[in-house]
Amino acid sequence: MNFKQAAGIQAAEAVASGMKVGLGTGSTVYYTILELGRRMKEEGLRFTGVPTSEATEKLALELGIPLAELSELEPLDVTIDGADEVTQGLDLIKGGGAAHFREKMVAAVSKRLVIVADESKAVGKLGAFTVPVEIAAYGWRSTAKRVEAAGCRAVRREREGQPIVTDNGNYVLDCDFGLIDDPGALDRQLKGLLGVLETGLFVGMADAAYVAGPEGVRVMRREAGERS
Ligand SMILES: O=C(CO)[C@H](O)[C@H](O)COP(=O)(O)O
Repeated sequence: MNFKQAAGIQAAEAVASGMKVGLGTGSTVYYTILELGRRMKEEGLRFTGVPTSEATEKLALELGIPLAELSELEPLDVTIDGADEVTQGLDLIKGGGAAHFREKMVAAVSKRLVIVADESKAVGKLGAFTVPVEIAAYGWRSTAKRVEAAGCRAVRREREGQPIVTDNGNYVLDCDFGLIDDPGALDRQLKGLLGVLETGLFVGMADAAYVAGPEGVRVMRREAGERS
């Protein structure tokens, strides 16, 4: 079993029958979703999911997981999702899969956000991974200039010379700010810029992280009352 699989499977313990569950996106939470599908079939687990991307929606439907729109189910009991970086204080960079806009919307209406990751994602300070920023396609070069003026080099995410288009029809800038001293302040600053729709900085949102490495799965938890 690889580390992503170990973290993903163990974190499925956060889901109990009757829950409303946000289903994240990526190659780690993929294993959580498979495990939830297995428990549905073999153990009679019953829950309803809210997917954070079209890819996750497709996987959940293949597994027979009942799904609903976010607005029909909120507040959700728990969301389980991956991350590109996670600090000891459970601040995150997300959006390596360009799904961070929906992921943040789903996490924001969840009573708990549980992160799954392998040890390579655990960092002392955010910022070695570039910050994904979802921006409107219209006038994207102007928006990129405003974002760069905030202190980074911003590169539009592309594949084979074509822009990556998010599930929401927008572009993503990958922004290199170097190591980030105050991710909350940076998130607020970026969100104030015309054309910026959402950032991959998740500050004060996560409640627990299942981080897997050679020693097994370590569960990091936010202290009670710490969530902002
Ligand atoms: O934020 C995300 C998608 O937008 C992912 O959760 C993040 O990129 C981690 O993915 P993986 O588990 O594949 O490493």
